[in-house]
Amino acid sequence: MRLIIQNNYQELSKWTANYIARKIQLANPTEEKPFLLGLPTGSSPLGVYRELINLNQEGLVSFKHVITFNMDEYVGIPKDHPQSYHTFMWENFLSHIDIQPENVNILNGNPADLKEECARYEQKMKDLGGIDLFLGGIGPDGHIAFNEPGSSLASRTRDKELNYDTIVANSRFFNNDVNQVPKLALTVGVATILDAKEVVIIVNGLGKARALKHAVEEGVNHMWTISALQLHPRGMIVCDEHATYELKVGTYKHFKSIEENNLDAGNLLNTDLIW
Ligand SMILES: N[C@@H]1[C@@H](O)[C@H](O)[C@@H](COP(=O)(O)O)O[C@@H]1O
Repeated sequence: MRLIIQNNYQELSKWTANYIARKIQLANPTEEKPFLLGLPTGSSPLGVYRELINLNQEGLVSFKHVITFNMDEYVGIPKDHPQSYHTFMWENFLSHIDIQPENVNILNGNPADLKEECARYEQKMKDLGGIDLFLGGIGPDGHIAFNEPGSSLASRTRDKELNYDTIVANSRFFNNDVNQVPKLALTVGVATILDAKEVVIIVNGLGKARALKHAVEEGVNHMWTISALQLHPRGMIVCDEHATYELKVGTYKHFKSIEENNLDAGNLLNTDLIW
């Protein structure tokens, strides 16, 4: 696992956006061979989305042959609800880039059959050749997508009951009223994420410090589903200084020193960034 420690949220966002843009450039996607990008919602990726929008508008990266798959969606709120992940993605990212709308995939939170919708989604990723890079965030309890503590590390796209912690954390988007937060979501599974050729996870802020410790220093455990990243051959976490608060000094220094030459957030052409 790589752990890239950036000074602050702005640099973390810039580094991650540059990394993704560089991967897309290097893949040189075409209509026949598109680049498949997995995407998250939440506040953590907002900075990355802003930076990617800038890079796209400056002509440094194109999303014309990028196909996106979002991680999750709430069940039971309309697609155009202000807090649906559909709305979030179009408002914060997709409407501002040159992506072709038919290349956007987001789980339908109101299907006739939940299981069928999940199976269709999982199959479509496979049929298109698999996700090249899955970008993600984590919850304070270390959940990835909506794979709450205790989720099977072999899980696939499915419906998932949200736990109380997540409902409380997400109530900030629903007038701070836990009763308005949907209790069920559709989410890619841990194994779906691990199937991607590469996984990049953003972890920022003091509130995620415990989760980062479990992800990096503790064993693989279904109670901290992010820890499954340890099983991936190309798993990377990009964090800010605040999130490192619970790491051992030795862990911090180890990753800082091995990534020393790769921390220059400003240089999109720095191929050392690339795995
Ligand atoms: N399903 C999403 C996750 O994909 C996201 O990582 C998490 C953290 O959100 P934030 O980045 O706002 O802390 O929120 C939700 O639970």
